[in-house]
Amino acid sequence: MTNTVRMHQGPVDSSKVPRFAGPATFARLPRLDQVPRADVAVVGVPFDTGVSYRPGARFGPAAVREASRLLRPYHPGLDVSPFERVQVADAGDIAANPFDIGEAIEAIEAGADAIDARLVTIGGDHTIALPLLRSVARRHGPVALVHFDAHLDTWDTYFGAEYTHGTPFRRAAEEGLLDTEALSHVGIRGSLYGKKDLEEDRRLGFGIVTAADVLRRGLDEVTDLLRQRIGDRPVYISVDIDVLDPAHAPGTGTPEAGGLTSRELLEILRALAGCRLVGADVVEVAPAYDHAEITSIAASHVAYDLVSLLALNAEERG
Ligand SMILES: N=C(N)NCCCC(=O)O
Ligand SMILES: [Zn+2]
Ligand SMILES: [Zn+2]
Repeated sequence: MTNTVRMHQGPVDSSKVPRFAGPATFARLPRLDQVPRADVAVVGVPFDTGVSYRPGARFGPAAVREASRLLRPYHPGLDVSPFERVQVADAGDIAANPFDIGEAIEAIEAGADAIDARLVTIGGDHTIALPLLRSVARRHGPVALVHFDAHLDTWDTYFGAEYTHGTPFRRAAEEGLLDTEALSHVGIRGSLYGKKDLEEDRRLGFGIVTAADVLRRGLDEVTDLLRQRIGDRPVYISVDIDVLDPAHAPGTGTPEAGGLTSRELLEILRALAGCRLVGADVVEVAPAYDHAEITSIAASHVAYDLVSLLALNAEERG
């Protein structure tokens, strides 16, 4: 279903209503309850009870929406006007219990299931990727994964807890939500607990493109490799904003030196155009540590690229 006939309700026109006026929805788009239906929805998950270090990602969705006021409707890098091509709407926030991680995970899964659209989710800490992947796998079966992060997030437990922001992809692999032939981490760097972290990660099926690989091998080689690994499988993209260097994303809970630039991240995302993207998230934006909205601006642009990639794929939806 392409949308050559149907008109879609786009963002508020920033030449008629100043972009700094009114309450913030993502990119000034209509709310989901203001449109008959949507192809793509942006949803917030203000939850950070799964963090191992600095808290604050619960304020990520609001900060990313604020920073998204400046987004314009045409994406020149992908040559698409995503909000004309498909109906995109802001689905608000999923209410996740901040005092009970298990209950929060259930609410996030149910909240994602309840939205009949491809989702770009704004976190929230990385714990939320697990229930989001459960929801995606229910619709599409086990998915390929491109996981942008400084961290593996395939650790087993913290303080004996299984559901944390350092463990979502181990749990997802154990639950059979992932296609083990097509799993990539991008941007990995920094200290580990031991060499076995890498061995266990490899055993789960992941291939790693380190931050150093992006520099040394270059964007074209890296994106070729990622595309090859994805093939024509349905793919989920999870972007932990700490994949960026702290210079490009200081507002996050577990920052690591030596990361990607926002230009590199956006270029890699754009090179994934044409892949069968079925859902995505941007997580770990913690505005209390941010400066001049550096991190939330980067995250809003990442989310815009993910929405645009989904819009390019729209004809695949029934
Ligand atoms: N998912 C993020 N951002 N960080 C995981 C770090 C886990 C640790 O403290 O070792
Ligand atoms: Zn991380
Ligand atoms: Zn992470």
